[in-house]
Amino acid sequence: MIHDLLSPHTLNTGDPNLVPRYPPSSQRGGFMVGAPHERNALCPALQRVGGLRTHSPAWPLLLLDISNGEAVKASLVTAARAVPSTVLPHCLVVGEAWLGLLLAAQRRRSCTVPPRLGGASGNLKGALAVGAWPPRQQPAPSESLLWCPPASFDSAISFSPWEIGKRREAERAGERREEAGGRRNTETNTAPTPAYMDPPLPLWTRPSHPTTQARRRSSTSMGSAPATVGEIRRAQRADGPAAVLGIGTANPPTCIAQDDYPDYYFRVTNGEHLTDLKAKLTRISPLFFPSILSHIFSGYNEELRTISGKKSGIRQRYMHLNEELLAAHPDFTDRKSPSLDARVDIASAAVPELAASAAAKAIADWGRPASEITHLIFSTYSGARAPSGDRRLASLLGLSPTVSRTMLNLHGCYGGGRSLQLAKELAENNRGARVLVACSEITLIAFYGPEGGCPDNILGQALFGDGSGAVIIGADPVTNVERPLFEMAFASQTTIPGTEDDISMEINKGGMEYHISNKVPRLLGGTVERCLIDAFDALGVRTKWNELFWAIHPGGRAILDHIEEVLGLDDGKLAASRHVLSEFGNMSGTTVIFVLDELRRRRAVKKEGEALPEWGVMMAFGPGITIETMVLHAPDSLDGN
Ligand SMILES: CC(C)(COP(=O)(O)OP(=O)(O)OC[C@H]1O[C@@H](n2cnc3c(N)ncnc32)[C@H](O)[C@@H]1OP(=O)(O)O)[C@@H](O)C(=O)NCCC(=O)NCCSC(=O)/C=C/c1ccc(O)cc1
Repeated sequence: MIHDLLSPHTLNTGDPNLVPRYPPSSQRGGFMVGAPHERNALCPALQRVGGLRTHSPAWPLLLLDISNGEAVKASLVTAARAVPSTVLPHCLVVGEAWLGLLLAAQRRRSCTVPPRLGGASGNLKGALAVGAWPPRQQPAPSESLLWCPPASFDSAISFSPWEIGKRREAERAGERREEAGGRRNTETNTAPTPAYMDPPLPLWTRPSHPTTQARRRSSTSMGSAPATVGEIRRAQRADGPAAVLGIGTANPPTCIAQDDYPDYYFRVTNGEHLTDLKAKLTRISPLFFPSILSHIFSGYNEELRTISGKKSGIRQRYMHLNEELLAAHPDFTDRKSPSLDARVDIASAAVPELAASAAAKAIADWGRPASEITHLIFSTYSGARAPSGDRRLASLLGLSPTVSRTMLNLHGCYGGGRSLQLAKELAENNRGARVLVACSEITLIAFYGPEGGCPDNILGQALFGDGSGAVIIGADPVTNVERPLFEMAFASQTTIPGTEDDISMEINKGGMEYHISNKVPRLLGGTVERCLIDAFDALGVRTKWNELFWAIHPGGRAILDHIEEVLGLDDGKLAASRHVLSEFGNMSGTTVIFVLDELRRRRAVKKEGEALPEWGVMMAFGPGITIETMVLHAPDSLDGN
């Protein structure tokens, strides 16, 4: 198509893919950029155009890109900053993504592309164009932008720029002849718009939302009839399912081996004299001890029970609160000391910073610039202040000021699952949306010294660690730029009745207190299969549990054991969850993101001839007791990469 449009009047831009051309008449001409193979190629070309425009003010501008629009958009946005706004005085826009560029170029404002415009049109992927040509009269800036809906794209690009201009003239002439009728633009009282274009709107009422685009598409196809709600709805939605497009994780630098933790904890909290509690923590902590020995020694004294303690499944954990920080805040060891302010002060800075490290990795894994993130969901149990960590994270990452932020607080261990479900909804209901999910948890807010009558604290000291996980979620991935790791096929939330008090968290003046009943593994074990049956029934997919891949939140070793047992899972099915538990402990809502990351790593190193499960399940649990279930589908792209 692009070659049909070439003319002998070409300019050497230094790139064979960037072919400008000038029509015979300098009164009606254009400049064309086609199919760049390198995303940065457009920028210097546009700058050249800027220079040309200065030397030949009569020449208009046409930019046409029929390569993958998403891939070059960032370059165009960058280029728009460099090109004088006079270069793009009169424009035809085909496709939706360029609107932000043009608005920016024309208004000489920051070139952030509005989020709704961030994606290529569903039926027009890889075909976007921007053009300009001189109208007979110089229109007011508000009249200079015409938006051509994707449906008209084919007709728009089947003509060279001056042919389009001729068409316009012919239509104007026809209109004059007919005197009445025609499609005169009453809004701007300038040239009428050809049938293959929508009439222009004032610049400040440009369609910036899929709903607006649906209205405009509809008015093109049905004359002046308004769009139906159904059409508007369809235009807002993505075509495909949401998918994980990038994952990143991060931990604080201090790492403590699980075997050393009881000594460390009782020393730094001056609790060495509490030998019973230390023995209990030592019983729970070991990475591995065959549970059969635990039964053999169960009738013996404290010491024997201690060495026979069952495995926690944890080898090491990372913590933000190190010895140095604790020395500066000795009151953190006392549950009754009013230390909430100091804890929140530290967490307000540390939690978003840790999230930013994870998010930077997720964004790099995703492969597009942070400025193209449209939504942010931030989950933590440490947030107790507004503006909250989501705002700080957005600023650390340099996200667009138009990014739509949501803060989830105190969802505990199901925060990751909840965030991912919300991200799925956002991505599937907002065409082109790219959602950054970040979960960041540091145990500092809930750290205390040992105290009699607080078994929950000893359990927490044995299990919990600090970490951040970030995921980019989006639908309709851009070919050759975005790679779907896991498609999100179905999501649900289940609350186990009568379990309000079995997992709870509460912010007090001394920090966060929590209670975790020892019934939790059994309660979960008794409910997960029902959630899974419901999920797969809803999808109409019949499967055996052992045919799936699994990303279960490793809340504790006993939870994984119970789930493995009730589902009859083979050894190794929960390997990703067990690995994350071993290397990081239970990082609350963040943990399930680490499991997804581990799962994709394991799938990527599959052995020759090994068949990997196509379908899988992610599950997370927390206060409520709440169970988040998500059915995942792994596209081929993940295998062997
Ligand atoms: C690894 C455990 C802890 C130990 O298992 P085990 O080695 O097979 O041994 P036992 O089950 O016999 O328990 C050993 C000891 O731990 C004690 N224990 C056994 N569960 C308990 C229990 N929930 N309470 C307080 N003692 C117990 C148990 O009573 C026993 O004490 P003792 O008889 O004195 O030796 C295992 O029970 C286990 O994985 N439990 C699941 C833990 C769990 O429910 N996790 C999910 C919820 S996590 C969550 O919601 C997060 C909230 C959170 C909150 C704050 C944060 O900072 C971060 C996160």
